[in-house]
Amino acid sequence: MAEVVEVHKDWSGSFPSGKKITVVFVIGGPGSGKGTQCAKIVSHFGFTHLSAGDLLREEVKSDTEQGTMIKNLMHEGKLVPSEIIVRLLLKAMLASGNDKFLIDGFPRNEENREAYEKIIKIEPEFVLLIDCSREEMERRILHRNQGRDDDNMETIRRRFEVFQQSTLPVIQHYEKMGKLRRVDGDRQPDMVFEDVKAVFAQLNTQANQGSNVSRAQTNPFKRWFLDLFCSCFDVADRRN
Ligand SMILES: Nc1ncnc2c1ncn2[C@@H]1O[C@H](COP(=O)(O)OP(=O)(O)O)[C@@H](O)[C@H]1O
Ligand SMILES: Nc1ccn([C@H]2C[C@H](O)[C@@H](COP(=O)(O)OP(=O)(O)O)O2)c(=O)n1
Repeated sequence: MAEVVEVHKDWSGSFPSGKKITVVFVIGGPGSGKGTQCAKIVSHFGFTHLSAGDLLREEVKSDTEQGTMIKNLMHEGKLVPSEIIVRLLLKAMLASGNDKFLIDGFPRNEENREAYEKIIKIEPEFVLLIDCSREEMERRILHRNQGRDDDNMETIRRRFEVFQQSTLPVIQHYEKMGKLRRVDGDRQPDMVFEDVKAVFAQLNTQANQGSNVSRAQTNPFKRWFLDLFCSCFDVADRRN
C-alpha cells in the first residue's frame, strides 16, 4: 500500500506534510525499453515520468560548469555524482505537483540509492526491472536515432559494463527486500506492456483496498450505515 510520507524539516522545498507520495523506480540496461514502457505507464496510470537521463541532458544544455562536467561523464558512459541527480529529481518532483512518480534510470548504483534514501527518503512501492538481452539492447540503441552523443559503440560498451558492475547490486538489494518486479523486455513493446500493466494493476488494487478501509473507518455516515446493516442482519463486525 502507498506510504504516508513524513516530510523532513531540513528540505529546501518539500512536499506538504502528510501527503501520500507514491514512487516506482524503473531500471534496466541501456536500450532495454525503459522510456518506451514509461510512456505507456503514464498514459494508463497517471504517473509523472522523470527520466534521470533526460534531466541530466537538460542540465547539459544549461552551459554551466556543472553542465560541462555532466556532458563529459555521459560521453564516457560513466555515472554522474549521485547528489546532482538526486537534487534534480527532487526539484522535478516538487515542481510537478503530482503525487505519483515513475523514476526511470535510477538508482544506477548503490551510491545513487543511498543518496536518494538520505535526501528524498520516500521508499519506492516497487522496482520495475526490464530484463533484456545484451544483443537486443545493442541492436535497439544503434537504431534509436535520437542523435544522442552516447549512442556510439564505444560508449555503449562502457554503459553495459557500468550496468553489470554497478546496477546489478542495486537489483539484488531490492530483490532481497521483495520489491523487485521483473518483466521480460525482449518482446514487442505491447507484449512487454501486458506484463507491466499487471504489475501496476496490483498497486492500484492495494491502494483502493487501503482507501476503502480508511474511508469506512473515518466516514461517520458510512460507519453508521455499516453498524445498522450489521445489527439488522446479525453480521459479526469484521471491519477492523
Ligand atoms: N520492446 C521493444 N522492442 C523493440 N524496440 C523497442 C522496444 N522497446 C523500445 N524499443 C526501441 O528501442 C530503443 C530504446 O528504447 P528506450 O525506450 O529509449 O530504452 P531505454 O530508455 O531503456 O534506454 C528505442 O528506439 C525504442 O523505440
Ligand atoms: N542515475 C543516473 C542515470 C543516468 N546517468 C547518466 C549515465 C547514463 O549512461 C546516461 C544516460 O542514461 P539514460 O537512462 O538516459 O539512458 P540509457 O538507459 O543508458 O539508454 O545518463 C547517470 O549518471 N545517473
